[in-house]
Amino acid sequence: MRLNYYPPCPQPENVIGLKPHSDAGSLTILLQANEVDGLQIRKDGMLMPITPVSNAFIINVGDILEILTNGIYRSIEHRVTINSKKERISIATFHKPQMNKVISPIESLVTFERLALFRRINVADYYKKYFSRQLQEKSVPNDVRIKSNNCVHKIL
Ligand SMILES: O=C(O)CCC(=O)C(=O)O
Ligand SMILES: [Fe+2]
Repeated sequence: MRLNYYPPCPQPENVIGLKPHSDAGSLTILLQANEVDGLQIRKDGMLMPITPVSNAFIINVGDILEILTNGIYRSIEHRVTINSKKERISIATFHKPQMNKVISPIESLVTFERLALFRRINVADYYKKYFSRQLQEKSVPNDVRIKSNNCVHKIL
């Protein structure tokens, strides 16, 4: 679980609360706790604001769910901007497999029509790769994603 605190800044255009990223885990349950704007997602290439709704959680698909579903569920790129007057608080709960497990696309979702997009990887190694990079757009580490011309019909 992570508690995010974003202090106000009189020049919000010069700062960023949280750089664009997708969450590493399978699902994130997010509460925009004090209902201040700032969260944006990238949809069809455009950044769009997610206006807080009272007593509602946001459910984010993370990179591990994208891997497990062989890309059928796509993780979502998002970022947080800063408000000029109001502080912002959010609470994110990250759900993920245990560190000693291995993840790969679910076998029944790998077919000749839908080749494997991701390699098999140990969860601990996956997180090591994730955290050894800067937050950047969609986050599935490159060497977990299989290059499109090398896609396979069996999980590696
Ligand atoms: O503060 C937010 O609304 C989003 C937080 C977030 O993306 C994260 O903690 O990964
Ligand atoms: Fe996030």
